[in-house]
Amino acid sequence: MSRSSLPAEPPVATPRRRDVPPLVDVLDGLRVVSIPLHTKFRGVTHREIALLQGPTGWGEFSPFLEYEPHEASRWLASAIASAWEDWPAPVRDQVAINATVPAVAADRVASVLSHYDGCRTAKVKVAEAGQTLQQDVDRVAAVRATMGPDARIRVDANGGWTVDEARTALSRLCAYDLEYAEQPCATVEGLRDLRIALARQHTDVLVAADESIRKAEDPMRLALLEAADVAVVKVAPLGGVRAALEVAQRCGLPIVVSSALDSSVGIAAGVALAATLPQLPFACGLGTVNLFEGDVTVERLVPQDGVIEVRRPAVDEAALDRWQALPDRVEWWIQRVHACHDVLIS
Ligand SMILES: O=C(O)CCC(=O)c1ccccc1C(=O)O
Ligand SMILES: [Mg+2]
Repeated sequence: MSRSSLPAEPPVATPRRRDVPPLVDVLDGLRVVSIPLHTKFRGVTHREIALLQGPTGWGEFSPFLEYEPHEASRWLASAIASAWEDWPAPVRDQVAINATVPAVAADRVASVLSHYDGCRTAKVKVAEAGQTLQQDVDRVAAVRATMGPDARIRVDANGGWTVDEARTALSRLCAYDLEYAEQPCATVEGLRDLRIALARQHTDVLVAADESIRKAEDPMRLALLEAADVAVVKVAPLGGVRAALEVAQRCGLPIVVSSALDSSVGIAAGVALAATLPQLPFACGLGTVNLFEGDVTVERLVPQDGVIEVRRPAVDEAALDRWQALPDRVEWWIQRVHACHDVLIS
């Protein structure tokens, strides 16, 4: 498409070309770490993360390994935005955080929750491939039993259910009182149909969209189709704090800011976004540094007393050395930055 045929307002998630620094500057000082996870998450046991340094600080570039340059380039835009631009001014100085419970066996739930100091909301992964609904029910029951009747519990199916499966699953899981179900079905149409089906059978569970925003070419379709009650917004896949803020404002839904399984560098950007939102009715999914065995900052950005203070912790050179990835992986990430940079400037 030629420049003149573009709409007056550029699509929200596409960074403008003039914002992209030259490749040499982006690669200058690039560091790559591989941090072990306490619990397998998204099928991985280690998290590989590239970190860029620019005039305003460090930025995190950590798209999952299987993402192609087209999708991963938005994550690069986000890292660049953190390292080359200021973040918008905060309106609050702390952000309430949810515990994140991976698809573990019910008898491991208490131990997972013990890492989250003071969190009164938990997000529980469900619909994991190879597991049964009964395992989900047992896990959610264990979270309710551990946290008590006043806690808030949400589930995240990562699009793993059909509309019918979601209807069945949520009519059982709602016995444990859910604040919402995140991405129960994979498509925007599926979410919309599910909302209608749940209303018909009087299952009182809100629907939140995650992948339908962060992986969508047009995140606004969700709101247009009235396919969700809540929008999960992540900084990295949406191209940075300011781009994500624009999506949050335009979609017109209550927002939950969540992480992409980032180190404290990426979490700080999520906290910065959450801190700028005028309304923040739900706890945010930014407590995931607790799933890591290590980190890259002196002070880890983890919840204390259920909240994270709004701050940007300093990167620790010793930690970068300690978790440094092997040379072939560093080379792989350099090539990846190069390919994504090509997308951003094209
Ligand atoms: O929202 C949270 O509690 C933590 C973040 C999280 O679950 C997540 C982390 C990495 C990749 C995908 C997801 C997800 O929300 O689906
Ligand atoms: Mg999710």
